[in-house]
Amino acid sequence: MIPISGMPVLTAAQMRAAEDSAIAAGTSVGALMQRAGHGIADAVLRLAGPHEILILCGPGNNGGDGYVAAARLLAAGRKVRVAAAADPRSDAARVARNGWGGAVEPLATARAAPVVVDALFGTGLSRALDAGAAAALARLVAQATLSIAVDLPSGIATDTGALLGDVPAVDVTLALGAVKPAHLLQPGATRCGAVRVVPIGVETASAAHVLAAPALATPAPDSHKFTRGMVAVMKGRMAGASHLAATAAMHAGAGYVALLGPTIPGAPHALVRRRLDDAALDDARIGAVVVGPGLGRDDEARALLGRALATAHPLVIDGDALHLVTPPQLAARTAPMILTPHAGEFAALFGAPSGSKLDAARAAAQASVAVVVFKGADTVIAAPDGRATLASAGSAWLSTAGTGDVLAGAIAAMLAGGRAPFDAAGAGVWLHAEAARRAGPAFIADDLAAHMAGIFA
Ligand SMILES: NC(=O)C1=CN([C@@H]2O[C@H](COP(=O)(O)OP(=O)(O)OC[C@H]3O[C@@H](n4cnc5c(N)ncnc54)[C@H](O)[C@@H]3O)[C@@H](O)[C@H]2O)[C@@H](O)CC1
Ligand SMILES: Nc1ncnc2c1ncn2[C@@H]1O[C@H](COP(=O)(O)OP(=O)(O)O)[C@@H](O)[C@H]1O
Ligand SMILES: [K+]
Repeated sequence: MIPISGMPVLTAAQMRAAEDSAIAAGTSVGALMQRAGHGIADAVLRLAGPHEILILCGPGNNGGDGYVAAARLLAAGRKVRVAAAADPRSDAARVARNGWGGAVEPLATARAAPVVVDALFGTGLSRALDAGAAAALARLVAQATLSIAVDLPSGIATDTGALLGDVPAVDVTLALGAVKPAHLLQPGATRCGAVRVVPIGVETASAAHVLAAPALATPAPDSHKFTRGMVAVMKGRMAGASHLAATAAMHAGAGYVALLGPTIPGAPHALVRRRLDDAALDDARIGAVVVGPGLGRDDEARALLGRALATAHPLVIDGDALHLVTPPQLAARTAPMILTPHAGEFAALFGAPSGSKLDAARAAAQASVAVVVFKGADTVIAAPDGRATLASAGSAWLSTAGTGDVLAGAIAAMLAGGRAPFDAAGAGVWLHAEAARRAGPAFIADDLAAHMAGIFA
């Protein structure tokens, strides 16, 4: 059982291709199923304690994995029962079923057990479970004290995280060979519980990965404020939003943060207030400009955005600015850009997303030739070259006004600090999520910046 941080993320087709390569190289489907089943059994042995285990087996290879696991758990001396609604349909699953050899209870009337293992459907699921199977699964998961899904909770679309019907949430999901998008994308992700990978000895390369903790640099002995990175925040109509972004940039490690626009009281004294005169953006030391938080959407806002776009500075474009630009306008710029839309801003800029959130973020990054941070409970970061990272579920307390402004500032600090845009976006998202985790319950956006500072310790 391996934690998922930094692991490759594969779609169902990519996983099948990876398995096919392993099979072409001489490993049989049966051998892969043995590895999967043994890996699951070993994980269940560690998680389940001495309690009775009920394994629900479907007709495909997911069910096959379940039969292999059942046989192994029985051999290990555990009390284990198996339930199924249909006979195995694949050769490998048939062999696995014969290897179990014990009784198979009808799924609909299966007696509950303290530990339930859902091996009904995995990446081959093509439609919702039939009503009887769905009801039995819901009943048995509800009555168990520990529920474990094999590869995916049955009823979730592997590539999108969509629920094909009612899917009960399990405690643990054992992803076989690699993480799949549904382990991270909502609403599927919330049904998975804690996700761990069970290796099956298959080579799994992907351009998509789970977001991992970045290496956070502390200042070098010879650092000065400008080597640590200068961030300029364009102040808009709602001053609070730009202040949040600026404060976050400071606590995320930027050496110099300037707020460009009319000064207002409040905010830290270390924040440099500058008038937005003709020369304000000419400073070659600026490593990143934040434009959009609290900008407004009127002509004045449009003019401010135009000034930012006209510079050769790297930009973090957030909030209202995402309503005022078009993808071709962005694609025409050559300096790096990071866009940080939530779902509403994403739709305004790129139209309604099609396919999975991962597909949508990638298409948007290509169209705008910018790094796109598609925010939400399942944040996806995509680069124009197809690389992507998916954040695992973070603190839902982030769903409060102003946290997006904080994120924009944190990303700008990472960008000004010298990271490449895709890495800067990932580091900012991670720092933001970790700050929220440390902040605990019911924090407000203002609290996050100080928690970011603590992470560098
Ligand atoms: N392909 C491989 O080499 C390996 C696959 N493994 C396992 O195999 C799984 C994928 O196996 P499969 O492709 O057989 O897929 P599944 O086991 O997910 O199920 C597919 C079967 O169920 C049927 N089906 C799909 N949706 C249904 C529904 N709603 N109601 C009733 N029947 C439905 C399909 O027609 C097919 O017969 C993975 O998730 C993983 O658990 C592992 O054994 C490791 C090796
Ligand atoms: N339920 C949630 N779980 C985890 N993170 C969330 C959740 N809801 C929102 N977030 C995060 O909080 C931030 C909200 O940003 P945004 O919607 O732009 O807010 P605002 O415009 O008020 O600053 C984003 O980073 C988003 O990913
Ligand atoms: K399953």
